[in-house]
Amino acid sequence: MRAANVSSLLRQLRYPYATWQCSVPASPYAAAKRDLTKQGLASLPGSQGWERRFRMGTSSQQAAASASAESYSTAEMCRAVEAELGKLSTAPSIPALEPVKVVISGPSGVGKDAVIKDLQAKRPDLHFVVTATSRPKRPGEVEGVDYFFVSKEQFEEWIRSDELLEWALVYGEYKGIPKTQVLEALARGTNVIFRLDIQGAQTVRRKFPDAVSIFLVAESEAALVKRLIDRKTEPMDKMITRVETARQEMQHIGEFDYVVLNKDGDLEGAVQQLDAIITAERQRTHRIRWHDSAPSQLPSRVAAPEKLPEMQKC
Ligand SMILES: Nc1ncnc2c1ncn2[C@@H]1O[C@H](COP(=O)(O)OP(=O)(O)OP(=O)(O)O)[C@@H](O)[C@H]1O
Repeated sequence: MRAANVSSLLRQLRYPYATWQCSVPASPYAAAKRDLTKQGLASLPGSQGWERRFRMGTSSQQAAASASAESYSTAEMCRAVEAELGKLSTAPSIPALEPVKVVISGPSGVGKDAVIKDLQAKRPDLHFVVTATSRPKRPGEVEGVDYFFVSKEQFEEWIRSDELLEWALVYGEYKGIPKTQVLEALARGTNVIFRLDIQGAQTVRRKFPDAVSIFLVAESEAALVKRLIDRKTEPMDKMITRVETARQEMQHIGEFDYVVLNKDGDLEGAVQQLDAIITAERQRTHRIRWHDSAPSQLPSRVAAPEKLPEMQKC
């Protein structure tokens, strides 16, 4: 009986869903009082307080909300809303999100490996796509973690059997991405991060047009060269080639979605920027997998996609 009265009263006062959050539209005192009296609710606990507060100058919105909160439980209020609007859906507002594909590129020595290593420690939700390379292992590098170190013959066999998402011959050594790990990670719904040179980034963006591409830079060419020298991994002739290539690569910044500065001594700052970009990109509405919901559960303001997005085959 009481629930029916509550429902009826709330309907007359046109309370929206979040009445207890004080978002009730203004309602003139006289009309509200008349409604209460008509419903025989003027003497219900709470309605007196509501009236007193109204007279003391509290806005009708606050007073009505306060009266509701004092008199009726959340469950009762929900039932009132359902009586007006039909059953409230408990389906998740965001059914699932498409994984993000992040491409990190930038000149040799800028710090791609360094930022990705720290980013991985910060974000276990990222699958770092391990590149295969025919170059020799550097001190401290771990097979299957930093790279897959394979012979030139093995690499050429992969190229022949089309097992690579992209590959290139860089500074006389093969570099490329075995397809399987990427497709498996995406199928699991895991975000993936690629570390690629300009050419590789172009290929991956062509294959995954929704990939988010980030170009990493040092504060200057001089800072970049100093980093390369301090790394002590390249003889002088190879280093000069890398710096020449870096000059050409800098011409491609405009092809990328974001540019991040990896400032000397502030690796953490660059990692934080990357983290923020990935977090924001993950929440883009076009990543919502509406096809995981029944059409009746779609929010009314969002039209169901005419064609469901499909994972692009490589
Ligand atoms: N913010 C930074 N400040 C100082 N040194 C840095 C910074 N970021 C990276 N480094 C150092 O610079 C050197 C180059 O970094 P890293 O090897 O990660 O570059 P890379 O872009 O992966 O290079 P490559 O493409 O040649 O593999 C490393 O010795 C690394 O420790």
